[in-house]
Amino acid sequence: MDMAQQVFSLLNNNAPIAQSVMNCLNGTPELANATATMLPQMGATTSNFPKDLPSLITFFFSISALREWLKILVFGSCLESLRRLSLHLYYKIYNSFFITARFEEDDICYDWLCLWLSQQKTWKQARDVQVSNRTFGLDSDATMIEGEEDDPTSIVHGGRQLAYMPAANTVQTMWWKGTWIRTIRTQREGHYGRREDILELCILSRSHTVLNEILIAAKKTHREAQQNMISVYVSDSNNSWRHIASRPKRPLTSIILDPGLKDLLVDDARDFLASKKWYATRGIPFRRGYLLYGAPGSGKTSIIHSLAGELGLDVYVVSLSRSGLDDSALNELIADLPEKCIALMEDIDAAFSQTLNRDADESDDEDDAKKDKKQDPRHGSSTSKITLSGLLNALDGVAAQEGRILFATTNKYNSLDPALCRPGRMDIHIEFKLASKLQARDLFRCFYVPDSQVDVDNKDTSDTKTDSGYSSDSNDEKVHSKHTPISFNGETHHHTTKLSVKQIEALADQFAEAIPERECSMASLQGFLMGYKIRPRQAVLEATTWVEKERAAALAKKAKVVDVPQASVVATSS
Ligand SMILES: Nc1ncnc2c1ncn2[C@@H]1O[C@H](COP(=O)(O)OP(=O)(O)OP(=O)(O)O)[C@@H](O)[C@H]1O
Repeated sequence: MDMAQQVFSLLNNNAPIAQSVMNCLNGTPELANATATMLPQMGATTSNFPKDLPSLITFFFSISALREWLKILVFGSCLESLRRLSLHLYYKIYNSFFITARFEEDDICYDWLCLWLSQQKTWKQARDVQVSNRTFGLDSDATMIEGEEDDPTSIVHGGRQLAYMPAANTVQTMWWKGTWIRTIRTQREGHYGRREDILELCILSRSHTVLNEILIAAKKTHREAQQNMISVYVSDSNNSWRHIASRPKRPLTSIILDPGLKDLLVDDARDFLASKKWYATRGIPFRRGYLLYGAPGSGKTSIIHSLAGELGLDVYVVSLSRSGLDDSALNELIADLPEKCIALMEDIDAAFSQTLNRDADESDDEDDAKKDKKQDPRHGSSTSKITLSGLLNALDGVAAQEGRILFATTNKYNSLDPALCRPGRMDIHIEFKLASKLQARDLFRCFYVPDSQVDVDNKDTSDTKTDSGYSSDSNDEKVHSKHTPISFNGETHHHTTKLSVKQIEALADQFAEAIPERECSMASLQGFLMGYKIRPRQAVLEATTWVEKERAAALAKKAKVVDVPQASVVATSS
């Protein structure tokens, strides 16, 4: 009744409102009809039905059903408000006591955390698990399950390691350094319908200290697990960097270049990384670019990866011909590089030209350059949406990352625009030539000298008494009587004594004699030696024949290249 009185007094004090409500009621025939039907049900008649608004309201409030209905309405509203208030309070309290951190699968931090969690007891003892052979970007035994490494047969141990993690949408709780932590792994639909994981860490702590400690511990665990690896990142379709692989570091000694070249690269890159202040004082952008050009298979890519391992830098591969990559996306990617890293642009010439043929002879370089000039790379081409001006802008525009080392490789040096090659963008240009006799000799030595002795840069390691890693071929006179001969393809092969380092070096000299200066690529020499992996003597014997075959193949290829335009002329004229 209180409420009725309030409404009554409100209408009494506001005559215009009361009048308009009454007019409204009187002027609505549907309402009048409905009222006439309802009145008997409500215990009223048309004669005793109130005629003015205040008595109408009093009348309505006197109906008991309506009163109950209103009570329910008020009660329901109170309940809902209470629910919302308690939820709000819950989240307020939750957020002030818990810190929640989310990790998405396409981010490297997810790998760090998964590896760290996989080493925690609770994670290992989860009762509802998902078994997989994911290695969280690692190529090590870091994620191996207990007992896997003990397999004596190496049948289980070989191949990808097994790993398990708690099943999706299950909650794991754990204590870490006296802090209660809850982990939840959820899944969402990612690109191309692929399911992507999201890991959520709820830490019962008011400060970020524990989270920071966990992140540092996770990062450390991951980095320790890949101490002998380099991380390789590529750009994904979202134009963000994605960790795709961890590769074992390649020792610099395994790359054989012309004398002084390796030292030049390593020393220059080291000096650059240590000169941040020097650059800042002189107002010079803290960036360094290296352009490696020359024959295919001469070690350009190999030295970059090896250098990355030597300097402890990750490699970010910028694939300029990736579909969907345009100038603004490239700019975004370059700006998103970490402060110290190697950005690698392979075959930089190919980004602007479709007509460049990697098989073409080096002598065709000039012609290619002319063709490319006609194409005007500043306006882009059909292979890529990148324009030269877009690339130049990305390399040294305002958004370009400081501290990065850029390596670009090309087989078509002359086809590059001078603007791209100028100092500041490409500070050092290094030519990689076909193999010299010296390189051929060192490659042979590197192949057959035992691992512990491999140091092609330091010849003093040669120990006449030490065995080489591999035995020579079955024609060797010194046959090891202890071992049973092997029969294969109707022939009997004997185990032979291993060669001493001195013998290997003598063979290396003979091998270098057989290899012509600057005619074969290091990659092809490596391919040839691979065929004689445990037969150094045989490799030396076959080298001359192999060189002749290579020459003949190169000539045939050249003749084919020359023939192709003639054939196409005939085809079009007919
Ligand atoms: N100088 C070298 N020393 C040792 N190995 C080499 C050398 N050059 C090439 N190789 C071997 O040849 C293979 C190809 O080398 P790499 O990819 O580095 O050549 P590249 O110059 O980058 O070739 P491309 O121009 O075709 O990309 C590698 O397996 C590498 O081990």
